[in-house]
Amino acid sequence: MARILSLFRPQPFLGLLGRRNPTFCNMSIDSQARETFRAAVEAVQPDTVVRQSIERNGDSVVIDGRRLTLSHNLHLVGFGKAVLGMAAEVERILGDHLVRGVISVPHGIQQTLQQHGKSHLLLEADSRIKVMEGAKHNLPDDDSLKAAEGIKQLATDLTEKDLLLVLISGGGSALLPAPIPPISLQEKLDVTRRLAAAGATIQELNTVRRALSLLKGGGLAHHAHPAQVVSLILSDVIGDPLDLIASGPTVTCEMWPEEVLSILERHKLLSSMPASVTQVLARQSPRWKENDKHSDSPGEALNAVIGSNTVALTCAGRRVRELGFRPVVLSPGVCGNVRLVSRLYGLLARFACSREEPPPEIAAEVLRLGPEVGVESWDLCRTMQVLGEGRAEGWGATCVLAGGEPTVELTGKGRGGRNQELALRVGLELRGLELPPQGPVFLSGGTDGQDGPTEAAGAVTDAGLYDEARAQELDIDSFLSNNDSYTFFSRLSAGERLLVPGLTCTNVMDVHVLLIPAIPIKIS
Ligand SMILES: Nc1ncnc2c1ncn2[C@@H]1O[C@H](COP(=O)(O)OP(=O)(O)OP(=O)(O)O)[C@@H](O)[C@H]1O
Ligand SMILES: O=C(O)[C@H](O)CO
Repeated sequence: MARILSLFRPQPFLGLLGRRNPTFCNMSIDSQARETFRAAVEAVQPDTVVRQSIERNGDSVVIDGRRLTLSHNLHLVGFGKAVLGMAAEVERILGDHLVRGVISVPHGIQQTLQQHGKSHLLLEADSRIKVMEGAKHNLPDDDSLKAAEGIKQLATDLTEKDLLLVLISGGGSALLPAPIPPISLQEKLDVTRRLAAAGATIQELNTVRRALSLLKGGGLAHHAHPAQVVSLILSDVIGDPLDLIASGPTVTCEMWPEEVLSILERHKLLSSMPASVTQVLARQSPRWKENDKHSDSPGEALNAVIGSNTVALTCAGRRVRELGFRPVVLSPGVCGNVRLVSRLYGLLARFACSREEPPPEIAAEVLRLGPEVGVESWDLCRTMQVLGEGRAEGWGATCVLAGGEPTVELTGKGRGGRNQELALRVGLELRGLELPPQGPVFLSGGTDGQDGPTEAAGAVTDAGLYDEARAQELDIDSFLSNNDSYTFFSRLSAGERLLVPGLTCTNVMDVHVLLIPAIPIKIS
């Protein structure tokens, strides 16, 4: 530990030389945090990620390094919250080779996009792609069941001459329900709901969904065999695991009924499973062996992640550098309880802002806490090294960027979301850390533009939050204990700390931005 800590020992102050001015663009530091978030979201727009991943050259196309030949043999399916915009872009680039397509997208999305002036993410009136809306409130329903049936049929009809392009984004699991008979849609929905209510992780949830579905866990690729299958994936899961994003419909994976049973057991649901579920789990053969055309083929696919939290953070880093900050990406995989996550950001801010050498206890606590919230020791060391240089070597302003999906323990009945609650808690952690002209600023925002059941995506806070709330007679502790962060931020200073980007049409989880201004120099 002593060796690790010595890495962060500040060097002698270098004075003003080499310092950058983070306010050169006349933006407040709060606006700079918002601009950084905007750049993160912009980088993962559905049309942008598709455009960047498809290289068309005459009648051939290169995707993820693989060259494919087009001869009016292109078919398209898709499912997920960002898929409409992805499909619109594919049709613009490859439409002349497109035979037909079916996509399953959230209920009401076309009208919403129209109302928000996002018609570039809509299909043309004469599109060859059929749009099917469903899964109200992100839950599988009869409409998404019909869409899944249409997608399965399209895949099943393909031959070895065809190329199937599959567009996948978050929310895809609910938009592609195909329960294995005799499981009914209602039974599958109940299992999913009960698991989610019991606090199952997305890994657990989608492992169970895969085992009960005809199309998840490689089932779609199997149905499309012998056609070539290429999937373009916008990831909303930490670490971008192909088999879990939308439950991996084009990723063949081994199914272990024991694993599924142990998940159900862990959440005390095994004894109340319907007979149909236990019957399906008891079968020895692969799920799709019965009643279908290619009973022994698993189906191969090229799976390419074309947008992710990492992409968003990288582009945010570019933008923040233009704004005069030195960026450092902490991690795209921050998870765990928001209390611990807020403590970590508070410690990093203290570490960066300390005018003298920070006490070694800070780095020690950072290294202890980080792994508990999904951040590797190496990333913590690297980040502290950059922050140490910012403080001691005259680099000036620094920006810590991170992303992921922390969790909130819901104990109250208020309105809020994990981003607003995190920002509120970080605001408390930053108390007392004011630096002229303005102290560190923290922003947390959901890239889908929606944080829990609220109109906001997140919030922006700083060291002045506590005093500001007190002056307006708002008791932060009671808002926190009631999970009422949205009400708090709406009432505080007429809601000016809320982050409200509106509909963003994408989702790569959350983005965290910690802006540390240049530390006033010590004249020795
Ligand atoms: N009052 C609240 N305060 C804090 N967090 C809340 C509150 N109500 C719900 N949440 C959290 O909000 C999350 C659900 O919100 P949201 O719909 O933004 O989730 P999501 O995981 O981003 O979904 P998706 O990936 O499908 O968009 C859950 O993690 C839940 O714990
Ligand atoms: O659809 C899903 O399964 C989740 O959004 C994770 O990708």
